[in-house]
Amino acid sequence: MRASLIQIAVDPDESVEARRVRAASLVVAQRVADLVILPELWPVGAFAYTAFAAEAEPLEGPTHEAMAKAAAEAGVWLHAGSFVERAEDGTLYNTSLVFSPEGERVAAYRKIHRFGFDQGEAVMMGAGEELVTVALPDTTLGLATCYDLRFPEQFRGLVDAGAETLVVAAGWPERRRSHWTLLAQARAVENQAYVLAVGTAGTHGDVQQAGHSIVVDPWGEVLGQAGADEEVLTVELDADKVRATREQFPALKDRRLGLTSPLRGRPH
Ligand SMILES: NC(=O)CCC(=O)C(=O)O
Repeated sequence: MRASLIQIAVDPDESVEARRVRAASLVVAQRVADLVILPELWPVGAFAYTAFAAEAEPLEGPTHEAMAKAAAEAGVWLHAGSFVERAEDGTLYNTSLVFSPEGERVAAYRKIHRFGFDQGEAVMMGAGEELVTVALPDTTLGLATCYDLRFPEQFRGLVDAGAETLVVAAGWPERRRSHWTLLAQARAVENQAYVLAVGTAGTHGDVQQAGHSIVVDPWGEVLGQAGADEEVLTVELDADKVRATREQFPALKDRRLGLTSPLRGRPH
């Protein structure tokens, strides 16, 4: 299975509409891939908080339309990254979309862990409540978005739901690039799964982006890593490698679930 990660540059001097057209043509150019992935909030920029409300779209808005068309034109499975969704009740979400090679939407994932602590996304957006997996012909994807990468329990939940390929759409800052690489490898090793993590290039909301999209195999080996600028990273994945790794080194079977805390029940 060939996967292409589109590390698109997100800069404020390009309009959202112009970037949408450009993203669609980058997807269409990946006809030789089976799976194409875009990063987090590429229409507006993950750190462009002040533009979130103005650029919010309904689920089936312009980004949905452009990406459905691009997936069908390229004939690829498309993880279209995320966009700012305005739900019917007015709540904003950081929502990722996945399309089939026929251009049908097969999944929508609302980011579970919102970034920003007491500002930005954390206060402006609602939190997703559902783990999302997507069964492809060769593998099952588990979906995550950026800050989710720091929460191993989400990934373990995805693996328990059948995920073999963990996709992380991100807008990760250069300042914490070392965490990005380390966490992507950790999620791959502990879950014995592929990790396909795609970030943005450029600078938005005054935050320089790390780029350095990365693909890690189920043994923790880095199969490819992009540089800092706009780039398409293409890698070959072998879906059998996940099953083989889990059989040959069956650490996932040694989990000890349901242990009680030694402090539980003690008077305090
Ligand atoms: N958009 C994000 O979720 C950023 C996450 C981040 O910067 C970090 O976890 O560090």
